[in-house]
Amino acid sequence: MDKIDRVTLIVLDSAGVGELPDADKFGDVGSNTFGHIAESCGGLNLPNMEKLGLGNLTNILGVKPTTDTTGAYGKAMEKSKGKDTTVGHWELAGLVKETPFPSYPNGFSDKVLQELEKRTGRGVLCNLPYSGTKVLDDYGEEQKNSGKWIVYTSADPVIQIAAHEEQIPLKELYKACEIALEICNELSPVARVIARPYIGEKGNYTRTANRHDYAIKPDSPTALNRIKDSGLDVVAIGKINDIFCGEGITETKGTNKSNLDGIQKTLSALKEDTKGLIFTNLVDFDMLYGHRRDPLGYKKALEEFDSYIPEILSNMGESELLIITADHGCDPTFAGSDHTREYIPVLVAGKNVKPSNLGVRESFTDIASTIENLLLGTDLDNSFSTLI
Ligand SMILES: O=P(O)(O)O[C@H]1O[C@H](CO)[C@@H](O)[C@H]1O
Ligand SMILES: [Mn+2]
Ligand SMILES: [Mn+2]
Repeated sequence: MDKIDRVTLIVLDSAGVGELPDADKFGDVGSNTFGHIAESCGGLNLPNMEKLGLGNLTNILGVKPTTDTTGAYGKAMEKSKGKDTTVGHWELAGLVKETPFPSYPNGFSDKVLQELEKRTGRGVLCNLPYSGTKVLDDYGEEQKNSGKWIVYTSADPVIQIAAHEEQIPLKELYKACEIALEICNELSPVARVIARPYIGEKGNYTRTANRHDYAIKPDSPTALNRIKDSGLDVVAIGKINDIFCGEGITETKGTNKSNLDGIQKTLSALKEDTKGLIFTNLVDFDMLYGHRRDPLGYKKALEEFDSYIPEILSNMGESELLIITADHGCDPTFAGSDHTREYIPVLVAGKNVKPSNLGVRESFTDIASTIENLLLGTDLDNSFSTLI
């Protein structure tokens, strides 16, 4: 495979393309994020992803299948035993998580809560799996009046701490999250602690953009470390730096205020003179629409992203390529508010990319192998050999 100067990898967080063969083990039989959004909203208008072959991956109303693509297309299975953001991104970077992180369907143990109370000086409310907006409806008022923490989790291996910004200073919330990570590392492993500040009044509590994620380091070095160690750039946009705990990243552009902000940061990063990887996560798909079970919002966000693809491509030189993918599903028409175990799309575009069918890949790690081969000239198995 010829070497490439720079790859831009964009993760549409939660944009799955249909249930995986083992979806039954996750309670996700019948899920299909792209397919069901299209069905429930009367079709999707995604002309640019259609040209790249999106319509070949699953049945998406409004997105036609075509053999006449301008890029290479395929879909990939998740090998890791999980369906959360952390393991999804680690696998995209070449690391399969064989032992799943535990989840906490009954909340955290008394010991964890006692430690948290002792070390932060504040009590705890809730301690259950919850949707992050519903938890504010049910516990926001009590939190604001009592000054206790709202602690909650989900199907993901996360501990989330919510506090009213005017009740508890952000600095104190962030410190409590650092303490929670230490406690969990000792007593109840999680992939992430998430600070969830909110504002507003009873019946009207809303989360702010001051969310902050505290992740654990990947279990072992990933493709990002190898790219960085070879002297190339690894530019992180959005949650990427947090997800990898800074490991293998040479520069972070910070978290995104919105998907559009993430797209604009990506466009600016493309204009800079770097070589290596630009790695972007667009989280609104998941956070604002997937978990909130809002197919129409999800549709609009997908259409917005699609409309920027030509501009993204026009900022790429001869020796660059774009990979559009996801980290798991979060079907907004599905029961509950959790992620769904799905295939992820793999759409590759660039001046040198040969239109081809990449088929069904057995692991997200094929993306990492391909990127390493393209950037470092290594010869890893399972890369997309027909790409350029
Ligand atoms: O419902 P909210 O708080 O948005 O939670 C979602 O965000 C967290 C991180 O992905 C997970 O817990 C997920 O369920
Ligand atoms: Mn995710
Ligand atoms: Mn999520």
